[in-house]
Amino acid sequence: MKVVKFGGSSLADAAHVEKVIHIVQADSQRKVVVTSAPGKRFTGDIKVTDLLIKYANATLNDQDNNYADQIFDRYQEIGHGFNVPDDVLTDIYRKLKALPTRSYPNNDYLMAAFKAHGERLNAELFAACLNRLGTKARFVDPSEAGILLSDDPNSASVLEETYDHLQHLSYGDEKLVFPGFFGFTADGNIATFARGGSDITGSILARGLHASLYENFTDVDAIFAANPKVVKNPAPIAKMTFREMRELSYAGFSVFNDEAIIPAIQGQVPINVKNTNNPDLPGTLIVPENSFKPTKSVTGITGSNRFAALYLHRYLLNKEVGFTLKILKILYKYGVSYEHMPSGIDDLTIIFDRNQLDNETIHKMCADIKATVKPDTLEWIDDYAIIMVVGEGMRARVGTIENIIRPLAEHDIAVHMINQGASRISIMLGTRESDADEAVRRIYQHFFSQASSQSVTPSKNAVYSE
Ligand SMILES: Nc1ncnc2c1ncn2[C@@H]1O[C@H](COP(=O)(O)OP(=O)(O)O)[C@@H](O)[C@H]1O
Ligand SMILES: N[C@@H](CC(=O)OP(=O)(O)O)C(=O)O
Repeated sequence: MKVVKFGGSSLADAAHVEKVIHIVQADSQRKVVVTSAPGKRFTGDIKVTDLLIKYANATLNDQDNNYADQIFDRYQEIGHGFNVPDDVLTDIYRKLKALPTRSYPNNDYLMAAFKAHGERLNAELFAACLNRLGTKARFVDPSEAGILLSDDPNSASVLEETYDHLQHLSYGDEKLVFPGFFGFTADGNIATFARGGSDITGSILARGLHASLYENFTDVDAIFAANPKVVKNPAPIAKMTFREMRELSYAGFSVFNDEAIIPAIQGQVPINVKNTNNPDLPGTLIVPENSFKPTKSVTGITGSNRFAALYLHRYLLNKEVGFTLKILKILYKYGVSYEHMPSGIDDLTIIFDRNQLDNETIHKMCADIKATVKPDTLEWIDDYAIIMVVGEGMRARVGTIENIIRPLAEHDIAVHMINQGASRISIMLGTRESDADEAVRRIYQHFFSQASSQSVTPSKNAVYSE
């Protein structure tokens, strides 16, 4: 059995939905379908999820608005394309209009419930479209399936009990259509994953239902070795490992949500990323490490601007017991997590996800750190990007770092930090934001051009052997 997820770009309008229906019908193994909310139809269009966020904010601010009608238009266009029964569309309209009248524990839960309806209504509609085209299908609400989430309304995590609940889900000859992106807390409130979280639902179902494959359909032919918006015609990746994907999606490969890989890893379910508009292409297969033999050192290169760094300098830092503990206690006090902490004998850099910090928190946190640990230098660096170069093949080769740094030095791109993880499959660099795209292009060119240095000879001195 396969779980198959379609992103918003694949369900943006009736023409796309028709392609999706053909894909679902083409393989009887495709039993469980996960839908996102309708996405952008063209550059500059607004995703239904973003319209729902506006609708929620207008509701919270008591503003008159016509968002329910705008959102309904999106579903209506799809529904009319398949002549779905009138009562299906009437029900969608009624549910959209009712959102502001329902009660929620607080504003965050209100926001989550509004957002979740993008996928919920789309799954209901998609099941109706499938039935209209002669394929028996049933909408399954996450509450029926027992998708239980933590009490973080807009960035929830799945609870382990979910997997026990999924054991009891029965399916016969009908397709099951699940809405992605949300589940329920133990108190019965709707909570969503972070943005892009429909991929997570697909992965949870793939693990919980013991799927043989998790197919993730999107709008590109494959996962490419670099973001196609940064590098022109990047090479497609035919096969990669779970952990390569996790590292790359964490730092910018937005084609697959970085948390979504985890349930698939836990269930050891391979993932196939494919194009809805070109379904016969093989796409990219993401597999466990033990079924992968690297043929080159670098699989992918990515950059992300969503970071900021705190640089601290004080002599003899290495001798002071508890220095880091004092800083971590301050981060804990402000409810802030950190991403990385590279250090030297007298220096420490703490790298944060900038999205979780507002200016006031940064100001207070830095003042607290200054007063507590009395550094010689404390510098908040907002202009900070992380470049990640990832490849299972790096472990067995020496010289990769030189090949990453040289093209940057040749093009005058300054590197502020270098960090290699213990797994030795990724190298992380810190640069200025304005240098990030160029750094990705230069490194890409070096490893993927015709005269590439991918063929660095495997080394006797490599820590692990291939
Ligand atoms: N390395 C990469 N390979 C392929 N696509 C990428 C990569 N990095 C970023 N992307 C972007 O991810 C997009 C697909 O993800 P997303 O828009 O979330 O799709 P969906 O709506 O199907 O969930 C692509 O259109 C592409 O612009
Ligand atoms: N619709 C949600 C969840 C999601 O995963 O969407 P998509 O599959 O279109 O990235 C969002 O926009 O964040």
